[in-house]
Amino acid sequence: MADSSSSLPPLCERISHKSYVLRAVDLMILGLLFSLLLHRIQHMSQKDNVWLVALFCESCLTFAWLIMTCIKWSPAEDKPYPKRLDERVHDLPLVDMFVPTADPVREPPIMVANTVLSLLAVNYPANKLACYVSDDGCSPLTYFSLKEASKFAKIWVPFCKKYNVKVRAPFRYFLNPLVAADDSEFSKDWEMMKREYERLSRKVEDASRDSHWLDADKDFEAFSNTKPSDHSTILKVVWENKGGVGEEKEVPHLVYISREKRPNYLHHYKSGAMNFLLRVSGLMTNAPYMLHVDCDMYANEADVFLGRGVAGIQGPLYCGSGCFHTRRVMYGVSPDDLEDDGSLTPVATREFLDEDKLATKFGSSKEMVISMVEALKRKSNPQNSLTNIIEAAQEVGHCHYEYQTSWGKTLGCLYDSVAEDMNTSSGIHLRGWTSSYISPEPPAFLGSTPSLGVEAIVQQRRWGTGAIEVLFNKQSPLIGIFRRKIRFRQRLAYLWVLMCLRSIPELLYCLLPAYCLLHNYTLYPKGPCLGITITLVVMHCLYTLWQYLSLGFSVKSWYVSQSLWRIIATCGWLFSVQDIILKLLGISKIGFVIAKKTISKTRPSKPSQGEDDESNSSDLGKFEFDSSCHFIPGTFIMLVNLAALAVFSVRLQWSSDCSSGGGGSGLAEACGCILVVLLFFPFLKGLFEKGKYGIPLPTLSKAAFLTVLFVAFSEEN
Ligand SMILES: O=c1ccn([C@@H]2O[C@H](COP(=O)(O)OP(=O)(O)O[C@H]3O[C@H](CO)[C@@H](O)[C@H](O)[C@H]3O)[C@@H](O)[C@H]2O)c(=O)[nH]1
Ligand SMILES: [Mn+2]
Repeated sequence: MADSSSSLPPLCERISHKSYVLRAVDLMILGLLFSLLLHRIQHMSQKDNVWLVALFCESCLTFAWLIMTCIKWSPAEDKPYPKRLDERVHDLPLVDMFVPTADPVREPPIMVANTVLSLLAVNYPANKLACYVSDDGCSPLTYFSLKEASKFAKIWVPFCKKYNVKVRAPFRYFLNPLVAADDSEFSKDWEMMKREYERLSRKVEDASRDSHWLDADKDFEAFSNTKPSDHSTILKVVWENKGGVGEEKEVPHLVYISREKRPNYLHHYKSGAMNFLLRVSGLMTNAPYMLHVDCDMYANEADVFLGRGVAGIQGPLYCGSGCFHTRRVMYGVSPDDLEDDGSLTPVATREFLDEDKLATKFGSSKEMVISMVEALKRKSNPQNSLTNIIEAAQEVGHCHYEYQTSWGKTLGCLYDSVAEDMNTSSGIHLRGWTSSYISPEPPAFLGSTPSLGVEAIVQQRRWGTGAIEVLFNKQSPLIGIFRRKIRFRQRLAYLWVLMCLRSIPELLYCLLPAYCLLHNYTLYPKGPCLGITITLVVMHCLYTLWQYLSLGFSVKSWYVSQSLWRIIATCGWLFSVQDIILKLLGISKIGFVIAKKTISKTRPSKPSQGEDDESNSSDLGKFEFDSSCHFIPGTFIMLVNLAALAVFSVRLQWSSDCSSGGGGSGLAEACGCILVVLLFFPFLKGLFEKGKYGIPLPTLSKAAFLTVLFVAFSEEN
């Protein structure tokens, strides 16, 4: 283990990126926003509801900008020094790796196999690793593909290590052509590996077309007569690393688990799966560190474990995937519970290791309690043989196992939010833990994002809903201002997730210019004060554009992303608000809608991080529609603005005095409408396109009906 000698240079250094220029720009925009608000308030008395609504929207935007300015005030980055690890680490710790999957159709088993293969092959001693796959889909096909993948791993892992392969997900690796002389040893091995990988993919594909023959195999008996929502726990040790020689010892443990599900039991979606993973791994290997990776991601960099992982072990704002945690943090330990040397304080020992409390907190399994005590005391002894512990592991997978325990409340991944990652993260930060964000080059993990269209919007809707749930449950970063250990600006950072509530002001703000044009009302300040609005828009555009360009993105991807965020706010987050209202009224429950994944056939383009992923694809700006409710608001906004512009141009022909100094609307409002049309441009294209890129007739007619109501209502006044 690492010794904590303070004379050694640090493993990780914080590099500050603060810039006075950027601070000044942020403050200037804030100042402009405040002066706009002031102008509105000063001129309010003579005006009407339109100005009140505009004041509301602009106050929301100002609040958002204020929070963002606070959060961005002193940006920093943690730079890891993996080489320094050699000086202090004499024995690398065990690491358990968790991969959850839930649906063999939406999450193709070959993709899960790739994720697992990339993890089995990381540069880390194989006997220190264990990979656990949780399958909420209870799919024999997923199990089959893991079995096949583990066979392939016996040649894949040695191949990767021999040639120091960088990207160890085979599907991704073989997207690059071979660059070596035809007769070299490497090219022969490469060809052989490629053939074997293709054979693996074919086998999995054949099995997904016809899985009847699986029924005849005794190993698949446990899957017969099961439904994903109704079956007992299935636990299979796919591969056990028993040391041995040669290839045998190169592949880490691989365990397949599918927890019990019964129709009347809540299973808590991914967080329930993560907690079962925690328990089973606790029983089997009990590693002090763990890595969470979604089934749609893969380890992109073989050295992800050394240094970077250890240095970032407390984890950044946990976003569900590509993140390291210590087991003790997941078991609810706070920094205050620890002495300087990392052992539990006497108070914490009484609190955590009290025999009576343990069973009520962690559940009735004796083996589980023993493993917990060992983990808390940092004395985890992995089982000599994984198969010895299967019965106990099955017990902790029962759906009533967590009944009246602390699982999901203060232990493990927290429940009561579909954004279990943010929820758990908030729980950890509230206890006072710090975390670090490490973004190495090349990125340690890469994953797939849904295509631009309903899948992306539904995902955003889930995140938005989950975020609001986090803010209003027991682990809310907003409660306990003086009691909790979380820092003030960290709280603000969580408050930022409230931003999905801005869907309402954004929707209103997209309709206001059109309403004013139709109504012949003024929306923006008149005379020189119009300068405030214009400067704001121009500055914001230039500022965000500069940010995009300096990160290496194109002007087009900047434009697409501006448009995308407006669409996400009005078409996705709007429904998050609806979800929450329906939940509060007890009308419907909130479920985890799994994103549909496709295995990429093209190499990721650079830069490939963060929110720009989607807009960076080759189909940049191509938007897919379907007849779900999600596209009604966007289509409605587009139609209303087009109608308003049409009315405006007719009015222009009637009177030459368009930008009248009087009370009416004019060029400024028309420009507002044009801006909205530009931001919702995919919808304009969707009006004329056919197939999946066209807006379906039912959506169009519903939106058109709303538009007629809106226009009639405006005209009447
Ligand atoms: O009942 C469930 C539902 C989902 N999953 C798994 O959860 C992961 C994430 O699901 P995905 O459909 O890919 O959602 P994303 O929106 O891409 O996931 C992001 O958002 C989630 C919270 O909404 C986090 O859990 C994820 O880690 C984070 O990457 C996948 O591996 C799923 O197999 C389960 O194991 N059980
Ligand atoms: Mn995902």
